[in-house]
Formats: sequence, C-alpha cells, structure tokens
Amino acid sequence: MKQVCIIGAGSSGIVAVKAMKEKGISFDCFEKGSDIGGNWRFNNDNGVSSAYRSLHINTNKKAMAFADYPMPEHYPMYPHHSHIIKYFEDYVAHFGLRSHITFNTTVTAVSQQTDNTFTVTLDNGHQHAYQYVIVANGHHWMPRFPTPAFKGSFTGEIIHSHDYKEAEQVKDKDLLIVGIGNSAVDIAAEAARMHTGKVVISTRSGAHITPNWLWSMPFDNLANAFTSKLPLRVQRFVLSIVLWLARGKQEDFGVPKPKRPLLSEHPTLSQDLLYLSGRGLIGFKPNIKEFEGKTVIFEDGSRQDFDIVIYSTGYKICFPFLKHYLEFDVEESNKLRLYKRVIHPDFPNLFFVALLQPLGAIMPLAELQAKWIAKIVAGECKLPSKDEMFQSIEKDAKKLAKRFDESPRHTLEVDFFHYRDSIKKEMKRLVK
Ligand SMILES: NC(=O)C1=CN([C@@H]2O[C@H](COP(=O)(O)OP(=O)(O)OC[C@H]3O[C@@H](n4cnc5c(N)ncnc54)[C@H](OP(=O)(O)O)[C@@H]3O)[C@@H](O)[C@H]2O)C=CC1
Repeated sequence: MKQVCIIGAGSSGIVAVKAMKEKGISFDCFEKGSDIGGNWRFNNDNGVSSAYRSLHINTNKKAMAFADYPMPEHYPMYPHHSHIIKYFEDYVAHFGLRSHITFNTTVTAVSQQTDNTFTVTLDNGHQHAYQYVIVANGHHWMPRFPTPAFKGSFTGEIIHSHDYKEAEQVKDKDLLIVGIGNSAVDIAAEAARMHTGKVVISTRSGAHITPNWLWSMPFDNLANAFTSKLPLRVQRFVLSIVLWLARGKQEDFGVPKPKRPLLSEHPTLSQDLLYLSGRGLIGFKPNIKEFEGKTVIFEDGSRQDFDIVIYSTGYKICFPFLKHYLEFDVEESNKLRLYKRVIHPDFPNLFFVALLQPLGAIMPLAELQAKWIAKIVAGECKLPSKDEMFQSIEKDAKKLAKRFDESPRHTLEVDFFHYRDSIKKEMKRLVK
C-alpha cells in the first residue's frame, strides 16, 4: 500500500507532489485533466477552470512565487495566465514531478475503512488503499448562484462568471453583472472597454476598490510582516490614508460607498474600474429585486433592460468524492471547520491544501501546508490532541466572525502573515 493519495494537480497538487517526493514518501497523484495547472490553465480539458482569456493574477509575482522557484525576471509584475501556467510547467519539469502524476483520471470516492486507511475509487473502476489522502481539488470551480433566486424570470441570457471566457460573449450586448468581487470588476472593465453596450454592476454590499499599484509599487506590498502586526484599527487607518492618496474617494468616480469597513471583506483589486466608471462606461445599481422579461427591477425601484446577466457571485466549496460524509458536504454554507484550515480532527489522516483566501497570495501558503503535511506523514511532526484542535477551530471561527460577515464568501479568509507563522509553529511540534 502506498502512503499518500493526492487529488488534483493544480497549483496546490503540484506542491504536494513535490513535498511528498522530497521526503521519500510513496504516493500517487490523480488529475482529472490531461495536464497540470488547474484553474490557471485556460480552457483546461478538466472542464472546471474558471480562467478567462484576459485573466491576469492580481497578486504581484514576487508575492505569489513558490519559495524555492522565483518567477522569471522578464515576467510583468502581474502576470497573465499564460505566464503562470508556463511557470507551473517549468516548476514541474525542474523538480521532476510530471512522472508522478496520473492524468485523465478522476477520483470518484474516498472512503475511510475500519483500520482508518482510505479506499480511493477512480473513474476507471480501480480502487487503491492509502494511509493518507491529500485533497487539492481547488475551491473556485463550482459556481454559486444566489439562493433563493431573485423573483421573476429573466428572458435574456444568463451565465455565471465561471463560464465567461472571451469578451466576444458580451460584445454588442447590454450587460448586467451581479457582484463586485474580482471576477465582476475584471469582466466589467473588459466589456466597458469595447464600447459596444451598456455595462452595469449590481452590488448589495459594495467594495473598497483597491488599485494594483501604489505609485510605482505593487499595492499588495503594503500588507507585510510589519503592517500585519498592527492592531486592526491601525491597519484600517493606514489603509484608508493610503487609498485616499492613491485614488481619492471612489464615490467621486461614481462607485458606490461600501457598506463594510476596510479589511472586513476579500479585497477587490482593479486599476481600471474607477476610471471607466468616471467616464460613464460602467454604471452601478443596488441589489436586484426582481426580473420581468428583459427588464431588471432593482431594490431602489429603478428599472433597466439588459441582454445578458452574468452572476459573478462566487464559488461553492465542493468535494464530489467526499459527498457521503456530512462533515465535508458544505456547498451551501462554505463552512468547513478544519484545524489550521487543513485537518478535520475526526479525520486526522485526511488533509486539505489551499482551502484559504489570504489577504495576500495563496500559492506560498499552499506550499507551506504541503511541507507541514509531509512532515506529519513522515512521522516527524505530531498534531495536538483532538480537543485542542477543536478548541483552536472554535477560536479561529470566532475571530473570523468578528472581522468578516457571515456570508459563504468569507469562510476561508486568513491573514497571510499570521497564518504563515502559525503553520511554521506547527512544523516545530516535533515527535520526540
Ligand atoms: N485576477 C485575479 O487574480 C482574479 C482572482 N479572483 C479570485 O477568485 C475568487 C472568487 O472571486 P469572485 O468570482 O469575484 O467571487 P467572490 O466570492 O469574491 O465575490 C462574489 C460577489 O458576489 C456577491 N454576491 C454573492 N452572493 C450574492 C447574492 N446572493 N446576491 C447578490 N450578490 C451576491 C458578493 O457580495 P457580498 O460581498 O455582499 O457577499 C460579491 O460581491 C476570489 O478569491 C478572487 O480574488 C477572481 C477573479 C480574478
């Protein structure tokens, strides 16, 4: 029996492969599609990538790179998905990971046996036993639509941002986008630049629009080991000043004032949104009240006609191969209670990688999680007791609820530096 099964070979699966390989752990990695890269492979034949043709990452290249493999110097500060997929391909080639991955193979079920090992069932009917399973199937692929749905029915076209791939899809159409996260603002900006139809964003909460650049510096440099140690109210104050210096008041560009305080929402980054709004190319409306044919009635009573509605309303956390466990069937709430976001105390040999939304880059944190998991599997590191893990989960959940609202959108938020340090601390919990 091999020790570990890794599910998925996206950006998190490949770091898990590398970490297991480096520790001399026996493992298999199964990937649904024919190549690595997950979400970052545009038109991935695994059928679940949410990337669109114009997608650029919105964390800077230095912040997102893996610890031992820098992004090429010639890459722009905010690389395009084609750069990122090439970076992952080079990473896989450099560390000799490809031969360890079985492609075109879907894991259909993971079931725990009485001896605590896992039986992993594949779509080819084969079953294998493992001591440990690492889940790295991503959390930005299963579209979330508003529930309950808005009243009435819309007779134009409806898609989710997951299925937005090309500007062509919205050319010559009056477009309504629901939500004001990063998918929404990217799509709105791309559509507005075409000047072929009306572009309107409907938002119930608004968002603090953060530019990519602060003078000539990537804006996310502002979140660093020093600023993350400041009390939240001081961080908010500093950020409000910096945002004001960088872009003034967003309301002056026509972008609605957000309902939540700064740093209590997942950041929405856009260098373009304010300017396009200031030119009248993107309009804003409150939440939708109901549909009437191609007419949309908003909560302020105003009405407008549209050809297409794009729900940019986020994603559900989904593990199709774990559906038979209530603990992991969390699609509606997105609430998954894991110790350090990695381990369910009742399933200590089942690990989840990259179930995080950092205020910062996700890849280096997934890399660190993979190294921690490798140490546990290798018997170098131990976990705290079940009770301690549950207590820690409770404490983290309370902290999260205090800072963010209860929406499914914010269940995975972590502060990059605090989280990084907490995993580094776990890695020192050595088996004597
Ligand atoms: N360039 C890049 O690097 C990009 C990165 N991303 C990342 O992908 C992830 C997903 O982003 P995204 O797809 O924007 O999704 P998000 O979950 O971040 O945003 C969803 C948006 O939809 C709104 N919404 C959700 N449910 C409803 C509802 N029932 N009624 C009205 N509004 C609703 C939310 O509002 P509310 O806040 O009120 O819940 C929010 O504005 C994020 O981590 C993001 O950073 C996405 C695109 C580009």
